[in-house]
Amino acid sequence: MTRSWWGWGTVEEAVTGAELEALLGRVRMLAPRDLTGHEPPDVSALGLLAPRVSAPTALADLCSADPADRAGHAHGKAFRDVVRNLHGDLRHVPDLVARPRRERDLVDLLDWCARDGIAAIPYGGGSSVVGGIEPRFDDDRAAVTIDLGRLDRVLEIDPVSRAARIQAGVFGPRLEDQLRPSGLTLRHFPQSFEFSTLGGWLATRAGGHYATLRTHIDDLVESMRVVTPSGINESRRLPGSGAGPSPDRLFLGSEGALGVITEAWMRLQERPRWRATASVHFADHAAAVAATRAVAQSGLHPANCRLLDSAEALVNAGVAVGGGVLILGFESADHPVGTSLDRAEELCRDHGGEIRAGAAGESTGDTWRSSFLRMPYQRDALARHSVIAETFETACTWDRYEDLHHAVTQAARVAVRKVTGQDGVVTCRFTHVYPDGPAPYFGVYAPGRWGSTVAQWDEIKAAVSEAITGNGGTITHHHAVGRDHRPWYDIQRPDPFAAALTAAKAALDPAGILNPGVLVPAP
Ligand SMILES: Cc1cc2nc3c(=O)[nH]c(=O)nc-3n(C[C@H](O)[C@H](O)[C@H](O)COP(=O)(O)OP(=O)(O)OC[C@H]3O[C@@H](n4cnc5c(N)ncnc54)[C@H](O)[C@@H]3O)c2cc1C
Repeated sequence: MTRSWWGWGTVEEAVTGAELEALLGRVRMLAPRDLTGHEPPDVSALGLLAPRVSAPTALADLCSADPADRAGHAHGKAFRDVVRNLHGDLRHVPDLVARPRRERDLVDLLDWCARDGIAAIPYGGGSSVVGGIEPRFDDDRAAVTIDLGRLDRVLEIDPVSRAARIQAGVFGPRLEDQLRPSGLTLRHFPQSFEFSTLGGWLATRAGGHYATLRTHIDDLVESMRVVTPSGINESRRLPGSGAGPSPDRLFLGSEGALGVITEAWMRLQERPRWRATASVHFADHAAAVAATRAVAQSGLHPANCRLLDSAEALVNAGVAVGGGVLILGFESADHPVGTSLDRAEELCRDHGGEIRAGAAGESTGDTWRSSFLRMPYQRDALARHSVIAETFETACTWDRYEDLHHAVTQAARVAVRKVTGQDGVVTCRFTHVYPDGPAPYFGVYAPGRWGSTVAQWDEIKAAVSEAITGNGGTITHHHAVGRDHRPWYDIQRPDPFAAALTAAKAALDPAGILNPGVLVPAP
């Protein structure tokens, strides 16, 4: 398999043939426009500027100046990244890509960067969708991207406490492969699982597949080891601790701006043996939301509790339903879960839900699940045909959900019409639900204009970001802040906390080399 330099995943998995025809057929029905396909440029013909720095001799064999390597590490994997790659628009490319083999190499690389004023960008899988790994700064300093892919081993397993010491550069599948012989699993499955790393999950506070309880990677961390320019910070392995503010909390979500995570002790569990799933169809969206809230507040804690609105159900699961579909799933390694599902179904029936258990019910969930894994590939195919296809996400309390949903949907629709002159499709699903509120995740599909889709998307994104933060939502529930969410993060974040974070940055990274411009202004 060959990793795509410009888009998601592997070249071999790209959307072609009948799948592409079917996809474009659906878009044509939505709004006819020019759907000419555009080929990605040849990476060797991009004409990148030569690196502005060269590594000291002692570090030279860790560093690559290969143009394809540099281009492949320039952008994350958001729609705007993919489109810019398709246009060969690579203005901010790392000068070098460094691959430390051990922690000592990393310390030496950071020392060199601090000495020479070079930006150091920690890099896991590069699946950031918020400009988190792009060397885009206010000044024109040189940048070295530090790819942690060689630190990819499970170093130790403690079967008694059920935890493992794991290196940060390991990708999801290789991590699970190494745990499998022990019968244990981390069970953290973001949609990007295949092409993202443990370090990236920790640094962005990623959201996994659990819809309730352990939604974020935070809940699975026992302790972390972080290399900072001011020294190594390692927290103690503890099941819980009330000893002051948590050191791990400082580095969870630090997005490579405070230090480089090299290892973490992660909490594991046995693989589930009992599962029960169902799909519930609703004629009315408000009733579907009320049922989802009832389940979220019931204490049943389903592993899956994903409400698809009618547009999402139609676009991504092929189901025509008036109010939405709730996909429910329970799992346990210890006990049967049928009674939990029975009770959740009862709550849904109380709100007018119609249970589609068994073959029919499972097929809605199954269709949606396989579509879920194809979505990023299909997004790239649409991008090549000038279709705007992107997502954004948030969380809010239940009392504000209706207003937020209305405001955000309206803002997206108005912005789409303004920038494309046509109507698009706006979909919504809940990725996670809490007793006090949901995490709504929106999709926008609209016919764009080749050469303008990034500018068109940026205008839509600005409009929806205003609507989100203006209606009680967070600028991100699990996609992190990066460079693209900074304007709204700065508004959302309390001023004293911003001052404390800036002070922490100055203490840990006095030369201001780590991922400048992410989370706090570059010094
Ligand atoms: C198709 C698709 C689906 C996605 N699905 C999900 C999802 O379901 N849930 C979710 O939460 N996110 C999702 N994302 C976003 C992205 O996958 C996450 O943010 C992920 O956690 C990033 O991991 P990574 O290894 O790719 O990190 P990168 O993209 O390489 O880096 C992300 C940030 O973390 C920093 N960083 C990386 N490694 C380290 C380290 N070892 N130490 C310090 N800082 C580091 C980087 O500097 C950067 O700021 C998705 C993205 C795409 C493109």
